[in-house]
Amino acid sequence: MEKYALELNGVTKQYSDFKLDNISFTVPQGSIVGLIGENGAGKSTTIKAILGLIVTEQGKISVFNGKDVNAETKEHIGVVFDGSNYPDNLTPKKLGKVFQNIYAEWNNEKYFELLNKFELPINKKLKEFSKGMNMKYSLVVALSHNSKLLILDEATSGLDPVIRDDILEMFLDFIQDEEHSILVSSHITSDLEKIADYIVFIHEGKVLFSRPKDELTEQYGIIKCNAKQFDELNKNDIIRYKKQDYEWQVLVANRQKAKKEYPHTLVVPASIDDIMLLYVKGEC
Ligand SMILES: Nc1ncnc2c1ncn2[C@@H]1O[C@H](COP(=O)(O)OP(=O)(O)OP(=O)(O)O)[C@@H](O)[C@H]1O
Repeated sequence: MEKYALELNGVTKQYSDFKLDNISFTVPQGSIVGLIGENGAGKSTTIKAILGLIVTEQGKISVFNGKDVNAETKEHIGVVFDGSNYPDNLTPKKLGKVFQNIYAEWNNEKYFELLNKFELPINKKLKEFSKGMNMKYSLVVALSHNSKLLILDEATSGLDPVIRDDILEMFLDFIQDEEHSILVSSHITSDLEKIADYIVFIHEGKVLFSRPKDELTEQYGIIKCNAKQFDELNKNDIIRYKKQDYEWQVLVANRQKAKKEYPHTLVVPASIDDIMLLYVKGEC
Protein backbone atom coordinates (compact mmCIF):
# COMPACT_ATOMS: atom_id res chain seq x y z
CA MET A 1 0.00 0.00 0.00
CA GLU A 2 1.31 3.42 -0.92
CA LYS A 3 2.41 5.53 2.02
CA TYR A 4 1.43 9.18 2.25
CA ALA A 5 3.22 12.00 4.02
CA LEU A 6 0.17 14.20 3.46
CA GLU A 7 -3.40 13.67 2.30
CA LEU A 8 -6.04 16.33 1.69
CA ASN A 9 -9.58 15.24 1.01
CA GLY A 10 -12.31 17.71 0.09
CA VAL A 11 -10.78 20.63 2.01
CA THR A 12 -13.03 23.69 1.79
CA LYS A 13 -12.61 27.19 3.20
CA GLN A 14 -14.92 30.11 2.47
CA TYR A 15 -13.70 33.71 2.71
CA SER A 16 -16.02 36.61 1.86
CA ASP A 17 -14.92 36.75 -1.78
CA PHE A 18 -12.87 33.57 -2.21
CA LYS A 19 -13.54 29.88 -1.76
CA LEU A 20 -10.96 27.16 -1.41
CA ASP A 21 -13.15 24.56 -3.01
CA ASN A 22 -12.99 20.83 -2.27
CA ILE A 23 -9.20 20.53 -2.45
CA SER A 24 -7.91 16.95 -2.65
CA PHE A 25 -4.38 15.77 -3.35
CA THR A 26 -1.66 13.66 -1.76
CA VAL A 27 2.06 13.86 -1.12
CA PRO A 28 3.32 10.27 -1.44
CA GLN A 29 6.11 9.47 1.02
CA GLY A 30 9.53 10.05 -0.53
CA SER A 31 8.28 12.50 -3.14
CA ILE A 32 8.38 16.21 -3.92
CA VAL A 33 5.05 17.77 -4.84
CA GLY A 34 5.00 21.20 -6.44
CA LEU A 35 1.97 23.39 -5.83
CA ILE A 36 1.45 25.88 -8.65
CA GLY A 37 -1.17 28.47 -9.53
CA GLU A 38 -1.54 32.15 -10.30
CA ASN A 39 -1.48 34.90 -7.62
CA GLY A 40 -4.51 34.50 -5.41
CA ALA A 41 -5.24 30.94 -6.59
CA GLY A 42 -5.31 29.60 -3.03
CA LYS A 43 -1.86 28.06 -2.52
CA SER A 44 -1.05 29.82 0.76
CA THR A 45 -4.59 29.24 2.03
CA THR A 46 -4.14 25.51 1.31
CA ILE A 47 -0.85 25.48 3.22
CA LYS A 48 -2.36 27.39 6.14
CA ALA A 49 -5.22 24.87 6.23
CA ILE A 50 -2.73 21.97 6.33
CA LEU A 51 -0.91 23.54 9.26
CA GLY A 52 -4.15 24.28 11.11
CA LEU A 53 -3.47 28.03 10.97
CA ILE A 54 -6.99 28.62 9.63
CA VAL A 55 -10.22 26.82 10.38
CA THR A 56 -11.71 24.98 7.41
CA GLU A 57 -15.40 24.24 6.93
CA GLN A 58 -15.07 20.81 5.37
CA GLY A 59 -12.59 18.12 4.47
CA LYS A 60 -9.96 15.96 6.07
CA ILE A 61 -6.23 16.56 6.34
CA SER A 62 -3.87 13.87 7.57
CA VAL A 63 -0.12 13.39 7.72
CA PHE A 64 2.22 10.41 8.03
CA ASN A 65 -0.33 7.78 6.97
CA GLY A 66 -3.55 8.93 8.51
CA LYS A 67 -2.44 10.90 11.58
CA ASP A 68 -3.98 14.25 12.51
CA VAL A 69 -1.92 17.41 12.33
CA ASN A 70 -1.30 18.11 16.02
CA ALA A 71 1.50 19.18 18.34
CA GLU A 72 3.09 15.72 18.12
CA THR A 73 3.04 15.34 14.34
CA LYS A 74 4.03 19.01 13.85
CA GLU A 75 7.37 18.15 15.49
CA HIS A 76 8.13 16.37 12.23
CA ILE A 77 6.84 19.04 9.87
CA GLY A 78 9.32 21.72 8.84
CA VAL A 79 7.72 24.91 7.59
CA VAL A 80 9.21 27.70 5.52
CA PHE A 81 7.13 30.74 4.62
CA ASP A 82 8.09 33.71 2.51
CA GLY A 83 9.58 36.29 4.85
CA SER A 84 10.86 36.09 8.39
CA ASN A 85 9.18 33.57 10.68
CA TYR A 86 11.15 34.04 13.90
CA PRO A 87 11.74 36.74 16.55
CA ASP A 88 13.93 39.09 14.58
CA ASN A 89 15.69 40.76 17.50
CA LEU A 90 17.53 37.52 18.23
CA THR A 91 20.64 36.03 16.60
CA PRO A 92 20.86 32.47 15.19
CA LYS A 93 23.14 31.61 18.12
CA LYS A 94 20.50 32.66 20.69
CA LEU A 95 17.64 31.17 18.68
CA GLY A 96 19.45 27.81 18.62
CA LYS A 97 19.08 27.70 22.41
CA VAL A 98 15.39 28.59 22.13
CA PHE A 99 14.74 25.82 19.59
CA GLN A 100 16.53 23.29 21.77
CA ASN A 101 13.75 23.79 24.30
CA ILE A 102 10.97 23.81 21.73
CA TYR A 103 11.77 20.80 19.55
CA ALA A 104 12.20 17.38 21.15
CA GLU A 105 14.48 16.25 18.32
CA TRP A 106 16.51 19.41 17.82
CA ASN A 107 19.91 18.67 16.24
CA ASN A 108 22.26 21.46 17.29
CA GLU A 109 25.24 20.05 15.43
CA LYS A 110 23.30 19.95 12.17
CA TYR A 111 21.96 23.48 12.84
CA PHE A 112 25.44 24.99 13.07
CA GLU A 113 26.67 22.89 10.15
CA LEU A 114 23.84 24.24 7.95
CA LEU A 115 24.34 27.83 9.16
CA ASN A 116 27.93 27.49 8.07
CA LYS A 117 27.01 25.87 4.76
CA PHE A 118 24.61 28.72 3.94
CA GLU A 119 27.16 31.29 5.13
CA LEU A 120 24.76 32.77 7.68
CA PRO A 121 26.34 34.85 10.48
CA ILE A 122 25.53 33.35 13.87
CA ASN A 123 25.90 36.62 15.80
CA LYS A 124 23.80 38.94 13.63
CA LYS A 125 20.17 39.70 14.54
CA LEU A 126 17.60 38.35 12.09
CA LYS A 127 16.24 41.86 11.53
CA GLU A 128 19.59 42.72 9.99
CA PHE A 129 19.33 39.78 7.56
CA SER A 130 18.41 40.27 3.91
CA LYS A 131 15.27 38.58 2.55
CA GLY A 132 17.33 35.76 1.06
CA MET A 133 19.24 35.28 4.33
CA ASN A 134 15.97 35.04 6.27
CA MET A 135 14.69 32.46 3.83
CA LYS A 136 17.86 30.41 4.12
CA TYR A 137 17.63 30.69 7.89
CA SER A 138 14.05 29.36 7.94
CA LEU A 139 15.19 26.43 5.85
CA VAL A 140 18.08 25.72 8.23
CA VAL A 141 15.65 25.60 11.17
CA ALA A 142 13.22 23.38 9.23
CA LEU A 143 16.03 20.93 8.49
CA SER A 144 17.40 20.89 12.06
CA HIS A 145 14.50 19.33 13.95
CA ASN A 146 14.28 15.97 12.23
CA SER A 147 11.45 17.00 9.92
CA LYS A 148 9.98 14.22 7.83
CA LEU A 149 7.77 16.54 5.81
CA LEU A 150 8.88 19.95 4.61
CA ILE A 151 6.20 22.45 3.62
CA LEU A 152 7.52 25.47 1.81
CA ASP A 153 5.47 28.43 0.62
CA GLU A 154 7.35 30.39 -2.04
CA ALA A 155 10.55 29.46 -0.27
CA THR A 156 12.93 30.07 -3.15
CA SER A 157 11.49 33.36 -4.40
CA GLY A 158 13.87 36.22 -3.83
CA LEU A 159 16.91 33.95 -3.80
CA ASP A 160 19.63 34.17 -6.43
CA PRO A 161 20.02 31.29 -8.94
CA VAL A 162 23.18 29.96 -7.27
CA ILE A 163 21.67 29.56 -3.80
CA ARG A 164 18.42 28.32 -5.34
CA ASP A 165 20.37 25.60 -7.03
CA ASP A 166 22.02 24.66 -3.70
CA ILE A 167 18.60 24.51 -2.07
CA LEU A 168 17.14 22.35 -4.85
CA GLU A 169 20.01 19.93 -4.37
CA MET A 170 19.33 19.88 -0.65
CA PHE A 171 15.69 19.05 -1.37
CA LEU A 172 16.75 16.12 -3.55
CA ASP A 173 19.17 14.93 -0.83
CA PHE A 174 16.42 15.28 1.77
CA ILE A 175 14.05 12.84 0.01
CA GLN A 176 16.72 10.28 -0.91
CA ASP A 177 15.89 7.83 1.86
CA GLU A 178 12.22 7.57 0.81
CA GLU A 179 11.19 8.56 4.36
CA HIS A 180 11.16 12.30 3.75
CA SER A 181 8.77 14.29 1.58
CA ILE A 182 8.28 17.87 0.44
CA LEU A 183 5.32 20.06 -0.52
CA VAL A 184 6.56 23.25 -2.14
CA SER A 185 4.57 26.09 -3.65
CA SER A 186 6.44 28.14 -6.19
CA HIS A 187 6.03 30.56 -9.06
CA ILE A 188 9.45 29.49 -10.31
CA THR A 189 8.15 26.57 -12.34
CA SER A 190 11.59 25.87 -13.84
CA ASP A 191 12.72 24.91 -10.30
CA LEU A 192 9.80 22.52 -10.00
CA GLU A 193 10.59 21.05 -13.43
CA LYS A 194 13.99 20.14 -12.00
CA ILE A 195 12.89 18.51 -8.75
CA ALA A 196 9.15 17.78 -8.46
CA ASP A 197 7.69 14.29 -8.83
CA TYR A 198 4.13 15.58 -8.99
CA ILE A 199 2.52 18.89 -9.86
CA VAL A 200 -0.72 20.08 -8.28
CA PHE A 201 -2.24 23.02 -10.13
CA ILE A 202 -4.68 25.19 -8.19
CA HIS A 203 -6.79 27.71 -10.09
CA GLU A 204 -9.44 29.96 -8.50
CA GLY A 205 -9.55 27.80 -5.38
CA LYS A 206 -9.94 24.45 -7.18
CA VAL A 207 -7.48 21.72 -8.11
CA LEU A 208 -7.37 21.83 -11.91
CA PHE A 209 -5.04 18.87 -12.10
CA SER A 210 -2.69 16.77 -10.06
CA ARG A 211 -0.28 14.78 -12.22
CA PRO A 212 3.18 13.22 -12.28
CA LYS A 213 5.56 15.90 -13.54
CA ASP A 214 7.14 13.56 -16.10
CA GLU A 215 3.73 13.00 -17.66
CA LEU A 216 3.39 16.76 -18.14
CA THR A 217 6.88 17.47 -19.41
CA GLU A 218 7.40 14.26 -21.42
CA GLN A 219 3.93 13.65 -22.82
CA TYR A 220 2.03 16.93 -23.02
CA GLY A 221 2.55 19.07 -26.08
CA ILE A 222 1.36 22.13 -27.93
CA ILE A 223 0.12 21.93 -31.51
CA LYS A 224 0.81 25.15 -33.40
CA CYS A 225 -1.35 25.46 -36.44
CA ASN A 226 -3.50 27.71 -38.62
CA ALA A 227 -7.29 28.13 -38.54
CA LYS A 228 -7.96 25.46 -41.19
CA GLN A 229 -5.73 22.90 -39.44
CA PHE A 230 -7.38 23.78 -36.13
CA ASP A 231 -10.82 23.05 -37.59
CA GLU A 232 -9.61 19.63 -38.67
CA LEU A 233 -8.37 18.59 -35.22
CA ASN A 234 -10.31 15.92 -33.34
CA LYS A 235 -11.90 17.99 -30.58
CA ASN A 236 -11.43 15.09 -28.11
CA ASP A 237 -7.66 15.64 -28.36
CA ILE A 238 -7.91 19.26 -27.23
CA ILE A 239 -7.37 20.09 -23.55
CA ARG A 240 -7.27 23.86 -24.07
CA TYR A 241 -6.63 26.18 -27.02
CA LYS A 242 -5.73 29.78 -27.56
CA LYS A 243 -5.49 31.95 -30.66
CA GLN A 244 -2.48 34.22 -30.81
CA ASP A 245 -2.18 36.52 -33.82
CA TYR A 246 -2.57 34.12 -36.77
CA GLU A 247 -1.54 31.01 -34.87
CA TRP A 248 -3.60 28.57 -32.86
CA GLN A 249 -1.96 26.95 -29.85
CA VAL A 250 -3.55 23.73 -28.73
CA LEU A 251 -2.62 21.85 -25.56
CA VAL A 252 -2.72 18.06 -25.97
CA ALA A 253 -1.96 15.25 -23.52
CA ASN A 254 0.01 13.08 -25.97
CA ARG A 255 2.37 14.94 -28.26
CA GLN A 256 3.73 11.80 -30.01
CA LYS A 257 0.21 10.85 -31.01
CA ALA A 258 -0.44 14.41 -32.16
CA LYS A 259 2.74 14.36 -34.28
CA LYS A 260 1.54 11.22 -36.04
CA GLU A 261 -2.05 12.31 -36.51
CA TYR A 262 -1.38 15.90 -37.52
CA PRO A 263 1.90 15.70 -39.48
CA HIS A 264 1.40 19.06 -41.16
CA THR A 265 1.25 20.98 -37.90
CA LEU A 266 4.12 21.88 -35.58
CA VAL A 267 3.98 19.94 -32.30
CA VAL A 268 6.31 21.14 -29.54
CA PRO A 269 6.87 20.09 -25.89
CA ALA A 270 4.93 22.09 -23.29
CA SER A 271 6.67 23.59 -20.26
CA ILE A 272 4.78 23.79 -16.97
CA ASP A 273 4.43 27.55 -17.60
CA ASP A 274 2.90 26.85 -21.04
CA ILE A 275 0.48 24.36 -19.52
CA MET A 276 -0.51 26.83 -16.77
CA LEU A 277 -1.01 29.66 -19.26
CA LEU A 278 -3.15 27.59 -21.58
CA TYR A 279 -5.26 26.28 -18.71
CA VAL A 280 -5.81 29.77 -17.33
CA LYS A 281 -6.08 31.82 -20.54
CA GLY A 282 -7.16 29.20 -23.06
CA GLU A 283 -10.59 27.93 -23.98
CA CYS A 284 -11.91 24.40 -23.97
N1 LIG B 1 -7.71 36.14 5.96
C1 LIG B 1 -8.32 36.29 4.78
N2 LIG B 1 -9.53 36.86 4.70
C2 LIG B 1 -10.16 36.99 3.51
N3 LIG B 1 -9.65 36.58 2.33
C3 LIG B 1 -8.44 36.00 2.35
C4 LIG B 1 -7.71 35.82 3.58
N4 LIG B 1 -6.54 35.21 3.28
C5 LIG B 1 -6.53 35.04 1.94
N5 LIG B 1 -7.66 35.50 1.39
C6 LIG B 1 -8.03 35.46 -0.03
O1 LIG B 1 -7.89 34.16 -0.51
C7 LIG B 1 -7.46 34.17 -1.88
C8 LIG B 1 -6.30 33.22 -2.04
O2 LIG B 1 -5.16 33.76 -1.40
P1 LIG B 1 -3.82 32.92 -1.24
O3 LIG B 1 -2.88 33.74 -0.43
O4 LIG B 1 -4.13 31.55 -0.79
O5 LIG B 1 -3.31 32.82 -2.76
P2 LIG B 1 -1.92 32.29 -3.34
O6 LIG B 1 -2.25 31.28 -4.39
O7 LIG B 1 -1.03 31.87 -2.24
O8 LIG B 1 -1.40 33.61 -4.04
P3 LIG B 1 0.10 34.20 -4.22
O9 LIG B 1 0.72 33.38 -5.30
O10 LIG B 1 -0.16 35.60 -4.66
O11 LIG B 1 0.80 34.09 -2.91
C9 LIG B 1 -7.17 35.62 -2.24
O12 LIG B 1 -8.27 36.12 -2.95
C10 LIG B 1 -7.07 36.29 -0.88
O13 LIG B 1 -7.52 37.62 -0.95
